[in-house]
Amino acid sequence: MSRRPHQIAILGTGYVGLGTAALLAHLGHHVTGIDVDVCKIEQLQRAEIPIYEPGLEKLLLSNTSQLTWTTDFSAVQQADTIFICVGTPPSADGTPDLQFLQTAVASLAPYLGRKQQIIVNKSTVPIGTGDLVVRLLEDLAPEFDASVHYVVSNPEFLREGSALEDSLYPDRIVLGGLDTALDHMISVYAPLIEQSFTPPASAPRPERYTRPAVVRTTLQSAEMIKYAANAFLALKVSFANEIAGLCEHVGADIEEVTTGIGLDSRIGHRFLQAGLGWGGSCFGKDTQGLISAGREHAYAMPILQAAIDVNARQRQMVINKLLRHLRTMKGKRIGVLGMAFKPNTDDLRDAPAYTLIQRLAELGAVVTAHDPVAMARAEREWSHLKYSSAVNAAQVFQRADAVIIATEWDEYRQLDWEALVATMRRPLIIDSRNLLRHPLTAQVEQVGRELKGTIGAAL
Ligand SMILES: NC(=O)C1=CN([C@@H]2O[C@H](COP(=O)(O)OP(=O)(O)OC[C@H]3O[C@@H](n4cnc5c(N)ncnc54)[C@H](O)[C@@H]3O)[C@@H](O)[C@H]2O)C=CC1
Ligand SMILES: O=C(O)[C@H]1O[C@H](OP(=O)(O)OP(=O)(O)OC[C@H]2O[C@@H](n3ccc(=O)[nH]c3=O)[C@H](O)[C@@H]2O)[C@H](O)[C@@H](O)[C@@H]1O
Repeated sequence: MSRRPHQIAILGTGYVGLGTAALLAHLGHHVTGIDVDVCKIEQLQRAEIPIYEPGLEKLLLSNTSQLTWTTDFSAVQQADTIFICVGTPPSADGTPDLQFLQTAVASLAPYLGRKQQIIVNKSTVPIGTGDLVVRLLEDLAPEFDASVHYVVSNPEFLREGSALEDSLYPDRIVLGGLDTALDHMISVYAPLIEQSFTPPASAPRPERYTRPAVVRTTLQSAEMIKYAANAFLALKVSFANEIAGLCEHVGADIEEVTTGIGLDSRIGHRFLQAGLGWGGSCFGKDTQGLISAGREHAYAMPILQAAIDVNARQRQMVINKLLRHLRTMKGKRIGVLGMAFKPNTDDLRDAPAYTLIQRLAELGAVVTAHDPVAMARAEREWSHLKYSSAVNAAQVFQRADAVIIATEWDEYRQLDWEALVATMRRPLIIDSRNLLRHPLTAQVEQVGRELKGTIGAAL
């Protein structure tokens, strides 16, 4: 496989753009990150990383000679591979909003030259968007030539919180488009496919890892693979949550049940963690996106709709449990532990904690919330919500009528739970992530299970 370093331009420096930049720079390519957000680019130029993602800063800083940050789209001229990594948020009706993607294409179009350049779509986009990008380039790029300019779909599968490991050691690399363009992409990813790069200290190679599978397919199938993968994972979590709800009625333990079913290699253990349900910028958006694609073709997708409904019910379930114990929320002091949509990220998009805080405030509760990394961001992005930020996790418990565990941050496992419960007005814990391992001298509600063990034992 060819070993030449490529000249890469990345449009959009969010979670995916930065993850891709870090990966490709580490593989030895020259990467220019381009964004319309001037503040973000200035931060990156000062070597400040605008998001919280474990290991990302170290990896980017260890490859600074390979990386340039700019708001100037003319940098596209030098690139042989141009990645589009802009956001595709849902519109009000659930269809993905392509305005950022269309603007990005319009901004790069004047700088396409006469040499071979591959335009790679990494954003999650509706099936058919690859063809739309070709049409946009035909209209907007003066030098567009279908024999040298190719559009490729290369969906991203990284998870926030483990972006580096997911990028450096992926299960598969999906490439959709014409053969010439896919051969080019394989030369971009050659060190990753062969696993011939030096593992960075910030994300060491997992003990058991085999090389990624390379899936060569059409634009449409690659676009569909991305949606179908996210939808299936969301479905798996909702399935575990639906079974968990029934476990509570019949006295079964969801963790033992998921262990039992996960041992069947056809099912597997991952993404069966019952709890508060999924949040984040993608599962909700992409399940809705598929449903709206179906709607365009008068094709119903009842399984996906059910997964969404079960997920919404999980958030309400927490409120119901609180009301069962406290009867009313009016004037009740409620602590919320965890605000980010999952641990190890500061991302608050579609975070279940948001729905909880909003609902609790509507019902008249006085809410105090804590998160190890997302609190400052929440003060900016959730300024319209009625709650106060805690100075530390312990403050959430003080004189509280109940504490909800909304995000299973590891540091919450290390708390001195018995001592903290003793500071509450009423010892009620709604452990909606099944984080606690042993009972406390408190009423503890988990999802689909009852705590077994010795009161006061270590977690
Ligand atoms: N966040 C995640 O974990 C994953 C996201 N995805 C998909 O990747 C895409 C990007 O997601 P995120 O990185 O989370 O988005 P993000 O919202 O964190 O970042 C998007 C970036 O694009 C920039 N941008 C907007 N318009 C632009 C333009 N015209 N030119 C250049 N930059 C522009 C924004 O300023 C922002 O910095 C979405 O389609 C998402 O569904 C896919 C896999 C994982
Ligand atoms: O397209 C995307 O953006 C990404 O969406 C998810 O990644 P992410 O949303 O970052 O995080 P996940 O680890 O998948 O968690 C999503 C949500 O599901 C919840 N979850 C996950 C797993 C589980 O067993 N139970 C559960 O409730 C998490 O708490 C979180 O709220 C997918 O896992 C990635 O492969 C994909 O690239």
